[in-house]
Amino acid sequence: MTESNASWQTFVVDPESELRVETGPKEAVLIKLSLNSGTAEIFGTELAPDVEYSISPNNKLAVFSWTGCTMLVKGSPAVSYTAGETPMASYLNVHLALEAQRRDAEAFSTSENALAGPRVLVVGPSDVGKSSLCKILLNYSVKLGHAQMFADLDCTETSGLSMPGSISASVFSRVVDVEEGMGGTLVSTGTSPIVFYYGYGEPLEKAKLYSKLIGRLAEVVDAKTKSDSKVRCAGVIINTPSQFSESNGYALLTQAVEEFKVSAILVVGQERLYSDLSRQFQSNEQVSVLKLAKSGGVVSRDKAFRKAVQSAKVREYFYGTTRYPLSPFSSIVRFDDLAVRRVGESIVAPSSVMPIGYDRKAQETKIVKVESFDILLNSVLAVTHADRLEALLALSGGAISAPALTADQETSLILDKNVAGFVYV
Ligand SMILES: Nc1ncnc2c1ncn2[C@@H]1O[C@H](COP(=O)(O)OP(=O)(O)OP(=O)(O)O)[C@@H](O)[C@H]1O
Repeated sequence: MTESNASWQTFVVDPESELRVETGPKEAVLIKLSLNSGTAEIFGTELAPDVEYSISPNNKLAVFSWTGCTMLVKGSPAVSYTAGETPMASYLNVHLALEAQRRDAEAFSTSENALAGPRVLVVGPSDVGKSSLCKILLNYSVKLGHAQMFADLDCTETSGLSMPGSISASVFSRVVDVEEGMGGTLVSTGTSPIVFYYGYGEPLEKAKLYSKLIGRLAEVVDAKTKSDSKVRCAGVIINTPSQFSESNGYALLTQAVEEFKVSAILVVGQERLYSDLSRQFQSNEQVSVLKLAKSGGVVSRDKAFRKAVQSAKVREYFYGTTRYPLSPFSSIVRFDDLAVRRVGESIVAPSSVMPIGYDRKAQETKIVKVESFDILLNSVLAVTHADRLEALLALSGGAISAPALTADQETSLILDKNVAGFVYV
């Protein structure tokens, strides 16, 4: 990408207003933003004055100012305009309420009945600004000095912590970098997420497997909050996929509320969901349900756009970003030296031709052996922390008595472990 020779364009942003910028998929020149005067933030990350921020292609963002500012834009973004109507005041109110709970938790952190910080779950339909709200709440918390746990249950996520198709959690002690985003490299984020690999684009595609993995992630998050009082007091912010707001996704939503011990559900941009959830949780005093408006700036992203962003995200995992490039290397390994497994059915056939009593749902969490190398070409594989030898030793009490793990033992071992990273074949 080349630097633009164009001169800087000036935008005056009034107090409590924002400058919305969208970059297209094939920007030939780099779009840059710079704060000329006043104060401004991008999804809660404050901008430093006179620093040039590069905006990647396929990006949609808002530069919000509480007190007013002058912004400079270089290049020709697909869309750029200022808007005065934003829900930021209500988002700030939510942050202040959460902060009061964090302070209470800190005040009683050493007592016998130590309080936990707020555990907030953000739900809503597609493209209402759930991820952006999570980022704002996360950044505001970190700015006040908290070590903020963030869990991302959105496996479709294109701006999440790890590879699309995974669910993850991480403790943030730095604000999200404007250029790198949530999933920036370890250098920019200073945090390494714990990742469970689901491998499908939608939670309902293999709901049983997805449900198992969110249960495991909740256990890990719980263990971390128990072992670190700073993390416990800050609480947890949880982003969810849009499918949670559909009627067939309610079971997963309810499971997440229970397993993550959620204390507040923030419903963004859908009255009906708010009313359904208020009714469902009205007898549960531990959970409060709040509704928040969708920002007029949130942009709908079509399938093609999401696909392009997902591909860019996979590429970014291996090659890094412009500021922190990575140098991936390739190695040749014998297929026989690897244990490659996939989740789900080994044969894809209609239920009508399967034996009587065959339970397709039960197969959703079954790990099957990949016998042929050919189907792996051009695919991304997750490298699991599951250690078969260690598991065999543990099962047999120190001396290996069986030649290998059974399929069921291997399945529970793999689903129990997070992933170490990813490789591209
Ligand atoms: N105020 C705003 N102005 C301009 N763009 C915005 C604004 N708020 C969010 N966006 C952009 O709109 C897009 C959708 O927002 P976001 O990802 O937060 O929605 P979502 O509800 O999490 O979507 P999904 O359901 O697909 O996960 C993103 O590209 C985001 O950067």
